[in-house]
Amino acid sequence: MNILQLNAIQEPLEEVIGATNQGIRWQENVLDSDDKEGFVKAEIQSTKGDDITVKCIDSNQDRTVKKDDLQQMNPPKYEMIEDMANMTFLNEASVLHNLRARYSNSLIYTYSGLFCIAVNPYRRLPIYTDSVVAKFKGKRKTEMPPHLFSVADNAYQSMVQDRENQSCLITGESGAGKTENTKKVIMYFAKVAASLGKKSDEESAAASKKGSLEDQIIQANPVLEAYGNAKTTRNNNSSRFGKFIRIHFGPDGKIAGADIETYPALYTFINQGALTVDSINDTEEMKAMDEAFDILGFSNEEKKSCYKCTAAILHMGEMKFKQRGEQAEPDGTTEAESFILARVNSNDFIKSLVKPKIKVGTEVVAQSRTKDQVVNSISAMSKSLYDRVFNWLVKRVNHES
Ligand SMILES: Nc1ncnc2c1ncn2[C@@H]1O[C@H](COP(=O)(O)OP(=O)(O)OP(=O)(O)O)[C@@H](O)[C@H]1O
Repeated sequence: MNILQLNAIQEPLEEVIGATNQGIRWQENVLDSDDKEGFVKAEIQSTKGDDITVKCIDSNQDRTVKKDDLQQMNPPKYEMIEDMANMTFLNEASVLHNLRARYSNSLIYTYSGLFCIAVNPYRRLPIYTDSVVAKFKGKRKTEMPPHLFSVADNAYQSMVQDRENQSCLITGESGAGKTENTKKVIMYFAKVAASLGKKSDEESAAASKKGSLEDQIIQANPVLEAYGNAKTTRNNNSSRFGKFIRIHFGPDGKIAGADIETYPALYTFINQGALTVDSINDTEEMKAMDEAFDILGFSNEEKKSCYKCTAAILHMGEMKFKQRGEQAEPDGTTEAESFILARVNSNDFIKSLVKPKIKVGTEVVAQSRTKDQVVNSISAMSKSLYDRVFNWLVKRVNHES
């Protein structure tokens, strides 16, 4: 079973609604465009060539609009329809109206044929609990209201029955909820297809802090998010990498393992971004990540090395240099910790940055570097180190699960 989370760049929903404010309405009981509402209902009064006069139902105002600015409205029985592929008139206004009407009633999932559309609720809804999981288990799509669990369960049932690999593609704009929904799909499989677990595995897991296979699959997320996510203007916890998660099942339909492939992480020094984020408690997050490391079976030595590399990178971001003539020099505020943490001699490291030795023919000469060149070197080195830490984490997480 494959879960591919793509970080697609699309227009956010508000912008789509905004763009339609130019005047898209429905015919007959039409929705008229409106600055606040995007679409409002309007009734056709008269037609003159391409010009149509409509009465907006809520405001009781008449407006004359172009025929092309109107979109046909569905009969009332289609209000809050669960599968939009069944609409008589499948147009943009109807789709947005339906999604909004459902969203106002806390119904965040809606089908459109084979697709399941999720609108981010930005609050915790009680729709992912164990009892909800139990309700969806083994049920046909048409028996239950739209839900991600239904899509996951259908994929699972098809895999068990047809013995064929199945894939779920989770895509959307930044902040749409891809990461959250990916986690829910994994959680669903972890619950409905938990491995039976060999006794010896359970015993050895109990002896260390290492968790069960399902826990490890779930706990891979806090670790990868800690290193692969960052705050952006759109999302406080934005994944800076795409992921391809493969969950392996045994012949009995139970989870047998998982692995993850990631696409390049984007990275900027933390000191160039926001250091505190309202919705994030760093101490709690650090604790959760440390526990996840334990569940994944990382040794104390491995954890320590990982933290040391991270701290060294953070300190590198604090290093400052000044320019004297053509030559860069440390400006006295250079953080010694980065070298200590990375177990590198401080003087050698600074020298290799400001006056690196290069081979010219058979001779080795020291080359002067400007401040900008040194800053670029540090940036490149930190990115490369961070990338290696992240790739090591992914490899290590895969090794465990
Ligand atoms: N189903 C949901 N229930 C509750 N909150 C949600 C849900 N989906 C998303 N959110 C909230 O929205 C935030 C952004 O969602 P998420 O990180 O999943 O977006 P994303 O599509 O993965 O974004 P990016 O591409 O930037 O990584 C989450 O941190 C969470 O607060």
